[in-house]
Amino acid sequence: MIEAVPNQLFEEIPFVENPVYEQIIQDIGLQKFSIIDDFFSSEIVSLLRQSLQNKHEEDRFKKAAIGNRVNELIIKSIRGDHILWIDETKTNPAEDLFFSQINDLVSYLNKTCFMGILHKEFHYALYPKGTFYKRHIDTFQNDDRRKLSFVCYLNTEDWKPENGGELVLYIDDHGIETEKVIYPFPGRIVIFESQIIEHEVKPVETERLSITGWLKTR
Ligand SMILES: O=C(O)CCC(=O)C(=O)O
Ligand SMILES: [Fe+2]
Repeated sequence: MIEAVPNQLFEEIPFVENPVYEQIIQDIGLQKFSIIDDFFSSEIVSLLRQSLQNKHEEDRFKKAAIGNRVNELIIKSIRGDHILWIDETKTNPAEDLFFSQINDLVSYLNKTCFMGILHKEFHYALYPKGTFYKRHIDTFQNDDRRKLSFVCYLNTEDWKPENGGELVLYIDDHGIETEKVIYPFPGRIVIFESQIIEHEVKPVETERLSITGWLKTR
């Protein structure tokens, strides 16, 4: 007797629509940026903050550079943050949680929008009191692989607007420039089109913690 082959064997795993990812896709389509609060839970934010602080105490951070080799004084007048690149092959448990959410988002974007994101790079960033990052764009000359910029804030729950360090996006609204001011509240993420959106980090009054990264093609 021939047994019936169960039908569901050949059925595809159903696509589950994710409302947060859909919001990101819609925002980027309409305005080239998206702000999502509580993208990361407070538990994950706290683990990532501890991870950042441990590595910073181990003195593993470097003063950020701009482009290639630029005079130290010029660098200081443009950006004052300290950074540490995250190696995805040598992650700790906090970073595993981070990357599992990032990879899930990336595969959703690739599936639903054919974004073609093949690479990503992320670094921790710490802005000491008094530092800033002057208005800039995230793509280097002759290198347009950065498609989406991604920032996730790791500050403590008591972060207040008076602590400074706002991210300001400069938005072109039919030839008129408007400023979108974004406070670095913990768990909040900001995603924007790397090649289009000029932005800056205003001077910080209280040490400001984050992870910044780029989703790249090729
Ligand atoms: O931390 C932020 O809000 C933005 C940082 C930034 O613009 C950069 O690292 O390129
Ligand atoms: Fe930037």
